Amino acid sequence: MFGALIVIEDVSKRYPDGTVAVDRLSLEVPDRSITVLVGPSGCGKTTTLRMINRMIEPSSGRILLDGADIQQQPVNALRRSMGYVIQNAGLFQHRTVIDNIATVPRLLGWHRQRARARAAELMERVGLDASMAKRYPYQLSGGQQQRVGVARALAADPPVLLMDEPFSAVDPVVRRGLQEELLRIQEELGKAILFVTHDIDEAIRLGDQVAVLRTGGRLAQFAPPDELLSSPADPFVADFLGADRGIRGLSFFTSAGLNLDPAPVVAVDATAKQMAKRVTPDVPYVLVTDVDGKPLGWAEPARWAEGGKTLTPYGQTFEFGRDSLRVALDCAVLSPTGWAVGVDRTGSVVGVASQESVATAIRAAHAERAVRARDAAAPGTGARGTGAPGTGARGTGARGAGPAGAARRGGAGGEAGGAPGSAAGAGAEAAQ
Ligand SMILES: Nc1ncnc2c1ncn2[C@@H]1O[C@H](COP(=O)(O)OP(=O)(O)OP(=O)(O)O)[C@@H](O)[C@H]1O
Repeated sequence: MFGALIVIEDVSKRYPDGTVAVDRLSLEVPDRSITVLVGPSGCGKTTTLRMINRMIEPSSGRILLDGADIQQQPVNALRRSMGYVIQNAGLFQHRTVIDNIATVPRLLGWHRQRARARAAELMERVGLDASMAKRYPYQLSGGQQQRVGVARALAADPPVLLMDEPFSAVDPVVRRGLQEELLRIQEELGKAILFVTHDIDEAIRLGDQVAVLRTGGRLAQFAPPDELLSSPADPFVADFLGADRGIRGLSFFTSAGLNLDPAPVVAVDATAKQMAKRVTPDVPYVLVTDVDGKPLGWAEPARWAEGGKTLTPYGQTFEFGRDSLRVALDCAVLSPTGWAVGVDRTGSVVGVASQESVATAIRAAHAERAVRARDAAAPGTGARGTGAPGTGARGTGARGAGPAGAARRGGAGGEAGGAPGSAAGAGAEAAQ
């Protein structure tokens, strides 16, 4: 974990009418990571965010930016060191996209040409086509406006990005795309991002660490998302996380721990006899691949031998070692045979995993995490420094394998779901 760029120290906010919006909040926002503030409506998320760029002043406590009290810093300079993205983007309606994005560089005195060049570069970075540069905000979709909002916030390359429900006003599919884009941008730019949302799924997908606030602006729990899911601090947090947190927590375990069985996998040019050798009384199916090892579908060797060369579609596959155990479990549950098909990066079959073997891998992953947590809690082992329980999982690429991996699958549903189906269909035809 990187050092804290923003430190919130015992901060409270009481509004003039007596409302306590934030109550003795202490939090650290590390550099190069996404910290999410999540909680029910009115729990003080926006107030907290706005105290960081001094749009709201705390009643007590202090906030440090890179070790210096923000109260001692000129407010304009402070705000320019922090990109700020809000719901509905808050774009200047009378300015074109390119001029919206160039706003802060222009305020900083950049020459118009340089500011526009920077804006064009950012349009590309956030996935906006260059042809949109001259459009006005009303000529963009909600999702495109949010992308402009993110590009505008990044224009002067601030070390900090404050994001207040930036994706709340768009539909779930567009929202998913924007989340993916943010993770990608963060991987490239490595900002300290403080992200406010009331959506726990968004918090878990995006956060390196998540602060759950309860009404009255009190911190209920501050932990990496996998730790939150596996060990909620109290019934309020557990309730806020929702009923299926166990399943969602599997997104943080890589499928690399699965014991894949290569035995029931045969090439399409195998003889019926060779096929028959691969089946067991428990598993009467084999997975037939093309000569390059790409899956075609499931076959029953007994029927195959009788000339009934039909293939059952194999459905979804998971990328072994990259996708999470949650994706592998989903593949096994949805598979007509109950076996999940594991493939490598090129889509060639590595092996298959039964529902039971996924369950075994889940048990092993939980046990391993318990050991890591115990080691981390034991003083003097040195494990604490590695942040073992939560960051360990992240460090092993669990984001790639986990929430992002799952998102990749969800987001590219047409691709992931469609291609295998059609390949299986084509295979079934070819094998007739
Ligand atoms: N200017 C104000 N004067 C008085 N009370 C305020 C003011 N602004 C916010 N509040 C109150 O402070 C509390 C926290 O508000 P805040 O907007 O920070 O919550 P939030 O968690 O961001 O909510 P939401 O998810 O609904 O946006 C709420 O009870 C709100 O009504």
